[in-house]
Amino acid sequence: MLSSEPLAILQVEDNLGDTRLVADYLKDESSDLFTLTHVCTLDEAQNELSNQHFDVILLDLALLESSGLEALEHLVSMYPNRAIIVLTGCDDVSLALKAMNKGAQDYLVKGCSDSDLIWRSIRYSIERKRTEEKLEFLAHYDVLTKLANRTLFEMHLQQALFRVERNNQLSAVLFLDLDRFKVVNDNFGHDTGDIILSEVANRLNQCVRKQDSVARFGGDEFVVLLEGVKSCGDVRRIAEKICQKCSKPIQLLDEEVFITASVGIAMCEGGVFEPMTYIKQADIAMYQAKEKGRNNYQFYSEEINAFVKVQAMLETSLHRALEKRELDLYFQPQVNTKTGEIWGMEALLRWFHPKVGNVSPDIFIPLLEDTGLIVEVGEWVLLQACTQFVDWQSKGLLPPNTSVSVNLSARQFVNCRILDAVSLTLEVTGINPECLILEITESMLVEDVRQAEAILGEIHRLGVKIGIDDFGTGYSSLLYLKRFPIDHLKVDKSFLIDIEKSKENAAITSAVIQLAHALGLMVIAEGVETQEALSFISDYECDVYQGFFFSMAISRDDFTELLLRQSKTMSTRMS
Ligand SMILES: Nc1nc2c(ncn2[C@@H]2O[C@@H]3COP(=O)(O)O[C@H]4[C@@H](O)[C@H](n5cnc6c(=O)[nH]c(N)nc65)O[C@@H]4COP(=O)(O)O[C@H]3[C@H]2O)c(=O)[nH]1
Repeated sequence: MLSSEPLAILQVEDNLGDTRLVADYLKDESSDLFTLTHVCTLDEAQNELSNQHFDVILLDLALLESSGLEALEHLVSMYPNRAIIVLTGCDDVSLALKAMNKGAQDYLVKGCSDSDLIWRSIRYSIERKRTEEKLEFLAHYDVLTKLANRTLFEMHLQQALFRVERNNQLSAVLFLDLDRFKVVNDNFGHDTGDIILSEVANRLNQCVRKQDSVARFGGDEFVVLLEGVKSCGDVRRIAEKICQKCSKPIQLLDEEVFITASVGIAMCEGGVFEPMTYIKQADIAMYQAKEKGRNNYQFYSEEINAFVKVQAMLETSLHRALEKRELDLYFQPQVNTKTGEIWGMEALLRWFHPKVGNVSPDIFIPLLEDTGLIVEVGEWVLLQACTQFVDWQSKGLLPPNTSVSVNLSARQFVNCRILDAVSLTLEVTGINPECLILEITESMLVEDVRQAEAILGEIHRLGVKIGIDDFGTGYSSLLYLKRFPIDHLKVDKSFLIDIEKSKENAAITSAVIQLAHALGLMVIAEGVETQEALSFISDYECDVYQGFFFSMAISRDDFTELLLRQSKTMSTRMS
């Protein structure tokens, strides 16, 4: 739709007779519908165009001072947003086609035109130009943030790579992904998500210079091109600024949202002209920044590349690991500190990769979580651990009141499916619910307090016990200990290792034991590696311990052996 403002028309014509003719045609419309400015030369036209806005240019192709199509090309390149109608005395179809190809919106022959025809042409040309502009915008820009999109960014980067080579200068590509954006988007709704993305776009623009490019690749992924940087130090400073700016709270109507960003950086040093190479490198480095705890930046390097390749390879094999029977459970004994007898066991997942060998849970558990496979695998762990426990119990190998602990992942804790899994496991295995301890971490309680309260309440009603793992490393909130139905606290192993040398570790461990006892909770010390550590926790009457001092996590067969040895010792003592 055309606006109600008078149309500003620029007529470029050096023949006075034709000028008057066109003015007469136009005058047939009410004079407050348009303003007409006339110039005779291309230079004068440029002068007017740089001083004032025009909706449409009526261009004579037979200007004395320049060749017609060149004049047209020149105006199109200088003023790409203006509609141009060629008005000429030459009725030549091939010339008309050439003019349209070079960017004119219409081609009119003076002798064959009249008022209606010219006005219709003007209106259509302006409308066509606007549609062209909209399409051009959609093709190259992100509608929400008005930033460049991937296509335009790649074009900018391509040009920049040529400049890097020609001018022997440095450029950098920064790939930025917002941390936990999905959680915020799901919790606050998509409108809030859009506000956050727009705000991040503003902040990114504030961190870079005008000649740099900022683009949104979709979702919560942004990419920045820094041109003509002097050193990695320059890029580091900008990356720091970006992380800092992004982590400032975003004000919504009645609350604040906190979001952070992980940034990967690829330095463009010349010799490579393929934009995707650097975008991929920056993307890989961004994943490394996530691995390193988010809210930070990482430069791409060959080592990072190798690491990410291994991760990707492991992730692919992990999808088949369960069905290929590469996953197994090991059990670590938990010992009564007073009596030295086995009090329980923790089930710990192991992955024996056919090529790589034993993969550490610290590597594959996060991969299981990222891929969502942890839900299925976690349910398998629960069933396996309880089945094994009942098997040992039915063979009379377990002392009375022994329990089995199973780790729950945050991903298993976000919906009620875990309740069905626990109920089904109790039913299928027949395990006494009181013998089962589900270990969760403090962070799982704070993500969604109400949900955690509901799920834990239900689990507790089934008779199953709840333990808090790694206590002391997270929020260590007394409020949560009171609010949730918790039975056990596990002191994190980082406090027990070297406890005899570290006053701080000793203070924290003794405080946690006393605190748990004051709240009527049982305490398990994890990571007891030495006699000194065992003596320390015994002095503070810690109920149970586990650690390499007694035994590492061992296979089912080895655990059976251990139980057999223990029951022999017990019967010798009794007799
Ligand atoms: N240095 C030292 N370490 C000791 C000592 N005693 C025990 N540990 C180790 O400490 C970890 C205890 O498990 P966690 O804190 O739940 O930490 C676990 C847990 O968060 C996760 N994980 C393992 N199995 C499962 C599972 O089935 N499900 C879920 N969701 N997570 C699991 O992987 C983590 C690491 O498991 P692991 O490598 O088996 O490592 C185990 C165990 O081998 C000691 O004296 N010294």
